[in-house]
Amino acid sequence: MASFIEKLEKRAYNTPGGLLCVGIDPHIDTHMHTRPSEAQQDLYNRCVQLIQQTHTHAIAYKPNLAFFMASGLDGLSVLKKVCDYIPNDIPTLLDCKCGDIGSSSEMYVHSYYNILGVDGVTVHPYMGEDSIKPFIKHTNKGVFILSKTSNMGSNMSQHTTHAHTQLPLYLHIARTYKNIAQKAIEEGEQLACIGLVVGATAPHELKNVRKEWPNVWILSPGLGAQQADLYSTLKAGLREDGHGLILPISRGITQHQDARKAAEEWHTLINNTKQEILQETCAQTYAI
Ligand SMILES: O=c1ccn([C@@H]2O[C@H](COP(=O)(O)O)[C@@H](O)[C@H]2O)c(=O)[nH]1
Repeated sequence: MASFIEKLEKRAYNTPGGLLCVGIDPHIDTHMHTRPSEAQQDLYNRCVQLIQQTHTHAIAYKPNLAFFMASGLDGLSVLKKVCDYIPNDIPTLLDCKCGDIGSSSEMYVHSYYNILGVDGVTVHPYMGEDSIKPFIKHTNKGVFILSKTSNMGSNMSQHTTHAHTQLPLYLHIARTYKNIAQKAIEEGEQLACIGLVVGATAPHELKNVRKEWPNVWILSPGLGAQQADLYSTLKAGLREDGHGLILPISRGITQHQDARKAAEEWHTLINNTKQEILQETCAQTYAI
């Protein structure tokens, strides 16, 4: 079976534009009292419809665990069915932001990798390397570590200066995991594809992270409902080869009247903006 990175690269390189990730965040009315079986079917139908309407343009799907847990045990069973429904050649990245002491992380690994069968996860770095090791030792998976999140409050913790490196924490995290990935390559050790989460709402930090780790895959949420600027995101985060970014959009697609049209519009906008930036870069190179 293809690994996370094999699936991602194939999708990203073969889809024109190749950056759009569709977020599967089914907003439910938690006060609505429908019969559980109906609610479960409704949740499933909504997700399936979204996948049917967007799969041509998606390089990955990103379901967020919270939106399924909000429907209790039924929601978790829908999540499993939705993960199974996602076409096998499109990687599924579960947004669960987990990480715990090693033995507990192993249980998350089992739940997400073996039971749900997702290709990748998001993890938080605050409990240190040993909390992330259980996730990254699975070589066929993708593990996206929170570096700089898209919310306003991220400034409070993620910009504090690290005592040893004197770097802002988000950059210290990027450097730490770059070193881990590079050391593994040098020592011939196989690891998962390690990526970073850097919000599209933070182009300055995105640029710094890209400079720090030129070839890393970055998951960059914030376009659409969070109003990040697409041009600044691409300018700051694209790799030299025009790839390396995964742009998840949830509400910007699902809250549109027509999800198919919204995905198409985002896809075109992303593709056009990317071409514009690549041409600018090319012109600058030849002008030197
Ligand atoms: O820094 C982060 C990390 C994760 N997210 C998640 O991405 C989606 C964004 O949803 P939109 O509707 O496109 O705003 C959602 O699941 C967040 O929990 C993030 O926004 N920022």
